[in-house]
Amino acid sequence: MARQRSMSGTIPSMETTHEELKDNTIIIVLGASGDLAKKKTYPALFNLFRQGFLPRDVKIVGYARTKMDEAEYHKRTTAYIKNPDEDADVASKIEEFKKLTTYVAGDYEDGAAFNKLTEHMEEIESHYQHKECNRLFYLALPPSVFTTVCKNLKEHCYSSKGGINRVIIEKPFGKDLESCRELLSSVKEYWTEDETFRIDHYLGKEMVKNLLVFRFANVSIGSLWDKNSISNVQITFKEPFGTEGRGGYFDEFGIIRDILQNHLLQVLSILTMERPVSFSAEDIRDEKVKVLRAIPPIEQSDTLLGQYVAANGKPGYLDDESVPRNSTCPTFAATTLWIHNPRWEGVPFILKAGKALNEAKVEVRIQFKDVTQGIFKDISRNELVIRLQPSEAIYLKLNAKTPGLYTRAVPTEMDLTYKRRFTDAKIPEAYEALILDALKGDHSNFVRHDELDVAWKIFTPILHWIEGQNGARPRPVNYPYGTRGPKELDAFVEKYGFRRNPGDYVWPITNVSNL
Ligand SMILES: NC(=O)C1=CN([C@@H]2O[C@H](COP(=O)(O)OP(=O)(O)OC[C@H]3O[C@@H](n4cnc5c(N)ncnc54)[C@H](OP(=O)(O)O)[C@@H]3O)[C@@H](O)[C@H]2O)C=CC1
Ligand SMILES: O=C1O[C@H](COP(=O)(O)O)[C@@H](O)[C@H](O)[C@H]1O
Repeated sequence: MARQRSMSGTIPSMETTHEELKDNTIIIVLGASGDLAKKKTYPALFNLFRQGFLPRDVKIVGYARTKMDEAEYHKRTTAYIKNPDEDADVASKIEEFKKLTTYVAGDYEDGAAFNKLTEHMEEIESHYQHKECNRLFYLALPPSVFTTVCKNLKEHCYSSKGGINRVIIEKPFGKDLESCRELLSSVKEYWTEDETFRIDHYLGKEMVKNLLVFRFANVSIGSLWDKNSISNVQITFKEPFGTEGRGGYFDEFGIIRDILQNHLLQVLSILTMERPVSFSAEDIRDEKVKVLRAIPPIEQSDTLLGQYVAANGKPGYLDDESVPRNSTCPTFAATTLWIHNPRWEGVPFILKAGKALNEAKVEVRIQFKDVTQGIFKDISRNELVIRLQPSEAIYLKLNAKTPGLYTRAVPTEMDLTYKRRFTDAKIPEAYEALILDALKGDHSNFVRHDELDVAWKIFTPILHWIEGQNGARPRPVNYPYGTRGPKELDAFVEKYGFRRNPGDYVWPITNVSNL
């Protein structure tokens, strides 16, 4: 890498035991014509390049079925780079970036096409200084071709001249426990666990990465982190748009597979795991697996399913032409998980996610228990909110004495809003952080095979019930596009002890005269 950063408050064991891909490296993006590549992979590669984090003489090769010339390829791969016109530096870096990237068109099934890709890579590598050339394959592809592509890459494109080969794959990793196991074992026939980097992009988000430091570098937080202090936890994902244009894909998966079983469960595992022995990838992932194994499969009675309907001039889920007319696919789900271990016994963890809701928000809301009755009546509960996006923040809602000649409490907060506290920090996109980790060989923020196994064990029974494998499919309740979700949601969270605090909390400024 061209640039190294020093850290204060260093976390010594965070460095990886794997080799970092420095020089003589090609990054190959398979599915280069697709949405993920265009919107996430290439912009992330560009930002890494711009900041000097890519290997010095890196080249990027796109591969997909679509036939396109270089101009079209470059247009697509740079279309989502932010602020190209406002910033001369960005514009000139885009031109440099284009020079690094080339494209090969080819099928995913056809060995001969992969040989063509290899010839292209060998031509690039012939200009490298060393014989040992590294290849990082990024599969921005639908799961239907994962296995074939992994096989073809191993058989036709694997660098066998002493360089390092790695493959990055994207969710979905199967549709249930059985299909996940099949997928993992077929990929394993060709790629070792060490070579495989399974992305859950939530693990690359700044606030998710911060959870380890926030929890384990603060004695004050650590001592509150259990069933003695915490009443309930909600992990919430809200998107203000529907499946627009993705209905066909979404209907096969539903919101639980799309968000809860991977992204929100990853957040839950880091939030609840015990302190790892070190920050090494295996120590962290061992602790995540351990806590997930203490969670039994979700009960039907701990589930609320919803589907959005047309409202406010916006179409309903079933109005999408790619969605079957009578689909019962949930676009909203709230599920409550229980962790049977001494730290968490009895604390409900509510994972909730929905499309076409009233706002964009991903947050963890930890609600603490009531203070002992006696001197206070109807006092707000403390809440610790970790907002993953938008506008990263951690705030702790506390009671304070109302300033002045009163002795009464007022709800207020201690507020760590990132953009106010770290005014010059650029928060990296999740994909930037993860691609860099894969180049470094650091598996900490990638999903290990046994994490997937336990994750699917928790969700598979409820998914099979939703899909009618044991009887009639449950019908999700309707909610209007642009609202907070099903009207049953408030009663659902209250059932698990969540108490909405009285409405006298005012943010960001409280006028005492109004109290
Ligand atoms: N650093 C910062 O940026 C800070 C910002 N704030 C802001 O202060 C405001 C209040 O904060 P906070 O209490 O955390 O957040 P909210 O008031 O938005 O939400 C609190 C809880 O109540 C639920 N809720 C929201 N609206 C309703 C409703 N109409 N009926 C029933 N339940 C509801 C929410 O659920 P659900 O999400 O599912 O709708 C959530 O669980 C927010 O706008 C917040 O962004 C506060 C402190 C710091
Ligand atoms: O994996 C997915 O995540 C996105 C949301 O990602 P975010 O980083 O914007 O929060 C979601 O829209 C998509 O449906 C899902 O497949």
